[in-house]
Parts: sequence; C-alpha cells; structure tokens
Amino acid sequence: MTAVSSSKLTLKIGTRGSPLALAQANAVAADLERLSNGAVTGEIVSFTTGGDKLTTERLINAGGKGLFTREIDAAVDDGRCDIGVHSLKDVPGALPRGQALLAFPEREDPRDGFINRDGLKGPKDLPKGATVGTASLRRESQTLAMRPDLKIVTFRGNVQTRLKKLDDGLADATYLAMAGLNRLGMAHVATPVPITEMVPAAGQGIVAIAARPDDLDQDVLDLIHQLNHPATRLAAMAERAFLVELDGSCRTAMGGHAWQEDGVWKFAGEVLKPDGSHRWAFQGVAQADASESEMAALGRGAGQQIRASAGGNLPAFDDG
Ligand SMILES: NCc1[nH]cc(CCC(=O)O)c1CC(=O)O
Repeated sequence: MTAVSSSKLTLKIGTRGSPLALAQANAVAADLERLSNGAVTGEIVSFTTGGDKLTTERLINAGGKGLFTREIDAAVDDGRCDIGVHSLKDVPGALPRGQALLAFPEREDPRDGFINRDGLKGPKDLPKGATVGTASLRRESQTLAMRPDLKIVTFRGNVQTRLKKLDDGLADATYLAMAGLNRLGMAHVATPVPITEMVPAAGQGIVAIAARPDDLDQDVLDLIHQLNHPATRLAAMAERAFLVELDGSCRTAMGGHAWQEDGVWKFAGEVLKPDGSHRWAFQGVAQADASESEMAALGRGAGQQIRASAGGNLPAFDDG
C-alpha cells in the first residue's frame, strides 16, 4: 500500500510548550498514529514563542498575533518540523508563503469561561467597581460594554499563570477559553459565557494543522486530511474571512463566530471601541449545506456590513 502504511515514519510536530499547546499537539500525534495504524509516529518539538515571553505587556504593544506562531512557522519553513499545530485564534490572517492550513480537527467549546473565586457566574454578577484580569482587548471591551463600572487589569500568561494571578487576588475575576480548560480537564473552574453575550474570537476553540503541502508526500497529506472535521473547517473559513476583511489583529477589539443552529449556519460578528462605549455588530445566516466559499462570503459579508455601518468610526486598524 502507501508508504505511510508500509513503513515507519516519524512526523515532527511543532508546537508551543505550554501545557495547553502540548495537550493539543499530543492529541494530534495520537490521532495520526491511530489513523495510520501505528505506521506514523508523531514527535513533539516544542518552541518558546515571542508570545510566551510576554508577561504584562499587551499583545497590542508587542507586535501582534504572529507572535504565538512565528517560531513554529520558521521551523515548518526550513524543515525542522513537518507540521505545526496552532490554536487557530493565534494564527494571523496571512499565512507564511508556501504554508497552508491542511486540517481542522473538531472544534472544542468556543465560549469564553468566566472565573471568580466566590462562585459568581458572569461579569453581570460582579459588585460595582470590581476588577477583571485580561490581556485581551476583545474581552476587555466586551466586559466594559456590559459593565462600564468594572476595572480591567492586565493579565497575561498561560492558563496556569492566569489562574495563579486570580488566586493571588490580583483581580476579582478573569476569563479563559472553555476550549483550553476542557483540553486540560479544568472546565469545572469556569462558567461559560453565552456566545450572544460575548462573541468569541475568530477561531477560538479550533486547532489548525499547518504545513508546506509541496514538501509533503501525498500519503502524508492524505493522512493529515483525515484529521479534518468538515463543519469545523467551514466555521474556520467564515471566521478567517471575517478577520481578513476587517484586518483583525490583537490590536482590534473584535469577535467573530460561526455556528450551526436551527438547521442553518449563523454568524455573529462585532467590533467594539476599546472602552466598550460603542459596538458595531452584524448577524448573518447561510444554508446548512453551505460550501467553503459560501462560508467565507458569510464572514466577509459580516465584516463588510460592520465596516459600512461604522463609516469612518471604526477603531484604527493600526498594523504598524
Ligand atoms: N492567546 C492564547 C490562547 N490561544 C488559544 C487559547 C485557548 C484555546 C482556544 O481558543 O482554542 C488561548 C488562551 C485563552 O484565550 O484563554
């Protein structure tokens, strides 16, 4: 049969070194091994990315999104790794030349999780003037839109670091993606915030497998494609098109999310002023059997509608 099934092959899998990133990469390795009946072994190669080195600084001030993927991208580019496993939320709209996102395994819970030591269920329950720890401009502005009296303190670091900061009393509450908490077996610490209340970041809860297709044998490509979950890929197409249309980076407070409900695809997109004082939102619908290009059009259309309704008032998309 194919080379993959007839001989042993090791695929080097590039990932960040955080517990969450390693859990994601190990899950991909396990799936590759299972789907190839043991012919393929995944070897995890972990990188400390620029994003991992940030502690208090906002991403905004430190070079934007590619920060969490750049070192892995470089390793895929020069062959030190065969594939890169990324949280799609951290993947910029433009990929490195020659790379493609080949597969999107089934999405985890895309919602944000609210965490508070006193068991409060969401930002609405916090006492007046309470503090919320986050380094995400989206979560900050969405929180302030709901509760202008709350105070935001910058909270950076991986899941464990942020929970420690909460335990140390540096804020009254924080948010973590439910997807990450689920993957780490820690979902019990958080209460999911409904999608309509806090539109998740484009790609939140999705893992993407990046590679240089021209550098891989067809049987390896076929194996990687088997990891793809079609509905997840469709959602990713819509959300990335939305991101690209609005030139979204971590400098922009925006959420964009596609999901299936009542037999159709729905898309919710929003852009906020950083202080939460204004929100431009749009909801769109596509048929249940929408193609990839129709899903991209759904996300792009939402972005165009938001741009049109905001006129010249959208927060500056400063990519400099
Ligand atoms: N920027 C960090 C990051 N990238 C992906 C996730 C969560 C997992 C996911 O969305 O798939 C997180 C942590 C968080 O937002 O709480």
